[in-house]
Amino acid sequence: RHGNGGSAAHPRLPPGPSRLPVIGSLHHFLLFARTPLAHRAMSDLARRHAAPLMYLRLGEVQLAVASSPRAAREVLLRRRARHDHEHDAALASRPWIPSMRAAMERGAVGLVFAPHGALWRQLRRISVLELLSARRVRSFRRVREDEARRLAASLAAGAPTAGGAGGGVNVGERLFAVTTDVTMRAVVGGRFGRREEFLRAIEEGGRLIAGFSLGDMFPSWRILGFFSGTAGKVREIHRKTFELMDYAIRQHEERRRRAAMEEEEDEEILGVLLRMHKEGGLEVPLTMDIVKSLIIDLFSGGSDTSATTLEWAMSELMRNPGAMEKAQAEVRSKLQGKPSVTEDDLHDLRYLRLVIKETLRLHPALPLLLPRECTEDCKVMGYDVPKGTMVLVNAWAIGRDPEYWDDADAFRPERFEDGKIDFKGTDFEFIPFGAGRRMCPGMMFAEAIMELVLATLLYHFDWKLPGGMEPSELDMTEKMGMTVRRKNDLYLHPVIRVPVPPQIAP
Ligand code: HEM
Repeated sequence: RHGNGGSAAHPRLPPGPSRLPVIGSLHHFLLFARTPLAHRAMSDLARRHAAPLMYLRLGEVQLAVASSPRAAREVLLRRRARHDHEHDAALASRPWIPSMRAAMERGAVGLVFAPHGALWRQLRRISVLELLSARRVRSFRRVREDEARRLAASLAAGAPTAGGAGGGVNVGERLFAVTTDVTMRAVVGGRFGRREEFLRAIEEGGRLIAGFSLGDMFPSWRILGFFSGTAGKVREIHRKTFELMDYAIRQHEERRRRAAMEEEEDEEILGVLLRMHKEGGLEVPLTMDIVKSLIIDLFSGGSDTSATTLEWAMSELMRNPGAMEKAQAEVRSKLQGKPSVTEDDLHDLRYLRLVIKETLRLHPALPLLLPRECTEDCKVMGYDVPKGTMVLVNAWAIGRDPEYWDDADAFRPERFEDGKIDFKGTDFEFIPFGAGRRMCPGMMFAEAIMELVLATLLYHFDWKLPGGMEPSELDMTEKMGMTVRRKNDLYLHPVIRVPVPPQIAP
C-alpha cells in the first residue's frame, strides 16, 4: 500500500477492534465494555485502539466513529478537494435503519431523516429562513416569558419560605414540562387538545428508533426483524402521530376561522407551513405528509434536548456551589428589584451563558450527534469508508479530550470566558449542535428557552439538595434514550429568595 492507499478490492479501513464472523465487533460491547452507554463505550474503544476514526462492524452494520476534532471536521464539513472526485455531500445523509424504513417509505420523511437532495434542501431552507429564524424565535418571546413565569409560580406555590424543608421537586419533570409547553405553543399552537397522547407517541417513537434492535444489526435475517416486531410498532406510532397531526391541523384551522388570526398570538410554525402548502409554487411540493413529518421533527428535536441540557446545568450547578453562587449573584445584581426575568435582561447575563456552554460541553444531549450515512465510497483522514457505512461523531468524547481541554472532566464555565470557542459549528473541539450542512437548525430556539428558564430558576430561588446531601454526593449517572439524560431524577428544594408576583400564580 502507498500514501492514502486502498482500493475497491482492498480498502484501507480505519483502525478498530477485532471483528468476528457474523457478529463483527459486537462482542467488544457485550463482553468488554465497562458501560452500556454507547458514547462512553465507543470513546474507550477509540482510545484503546488509538483510532480518532474507528471502524467497527455491529452484525451486518458497518460503522465509522469520529472521535477527534480533525476526524469530526472531515466528516461534518466536507469540501470538494481539487483533485478529488468525491462528492462533498457523501456524508450528508442519514441512515434509515430497518425499523424506521417501514415508516419512512410511507412518506414520513421530514427534515431530520430526509436524504441529502432537493427535498432536504428545501425543508432546510424553510426551517432556517422561516420557521427557526432569529425573527421567528423572537416572535415567541411572549410564549417563553409566560411559560417561565408559570414555572416560577408553580415552584413558589410548593416551596418553603426558608430553610429548605418540604418534599423537594422533581426538577427534570418541571423542566420537561416547560420546554414541552413552549415548543408545543410555538410549533402547533397553545391549545392542542391531545397533548398527552402526542407526547407519549413521540417518546415511544424515539425510544424505538434509538433502540437499534437486533433486526437492525442483521437486516438480512428477516426472521429477527419479525420477532423483534419493531417495524410494526414504528408503523403504528407513525399512524398515531399522523392522526394526531390531522387533529392539530383541524384545531388550527378552526381557530383561524373563529378569530381570523387574533393579534394576541404570533403565527405558530404550523400556520406558516399550512400557508406555504396552500400557496404552492415550491420546487418540491410541500405535501401535507411532509408538513406533518416536519412538525413532528421540530417538536421531537426541540423539547427533549433543551430540557435535558437544563437538567444537567442544574445538576452541575448543585455539584459546584461556587459556580451556582456566581451565576445567582450575576442574575440578581443585574435584575435588582425586578418582579421577574424578561428576555431584555438576558443580554447582560454573561456568566449564565458560560454555564450553558460548559453544560453542553460535558453533557451534549446527543453525544453521538445524529448518525450520517456514507452514500458513496469516500475517504476520511486518508482511510476508505465504504458506501453504506453509518458514520457517528462522538461529540461527547471530543468535548472531554484532555488534549484540547484542561481539567477536561471539571465543570468550569470560566474556560469559555475569553469567547474564543463557541458551539456554532466552526470549533470542532466543541460541537454539541453538530456542524456543516446538517448542523442543528434549532440552536437559537434552544438558546432562547434555556437562557430564560435557567435565569428564572436562579433569580427567584436558592436550591438545596435533599437530606443534607453534600454537593459531591450528587449522583451524575447517565441513561441512554433519545437524549442522554440523568439516570436518577434530580430532586431539589427550592427556597424563595425573590418573591414571584402573586398575579401570575398558576
Ligand atoms: C440543546 C438543544 C439542542 C441540541 C443539543 C441539538 C443538537 C442537534 C444535533 C447534534 C443535531 C445533528 C447535527 C448533525 O448531524 O451534524 C441536530 C439536528 C437537528 N435539530 Fe437540534 N438540537 C437542539 C435543539 C433543537 C431545537 C430546539 C430544534 C427545533 C425546534 C431542533 C431541530 C433539529 C432538526 C430539525 C435537526 C435535523 C437537521 C438536519 O438533518 O438537517 N434542535 N440537533
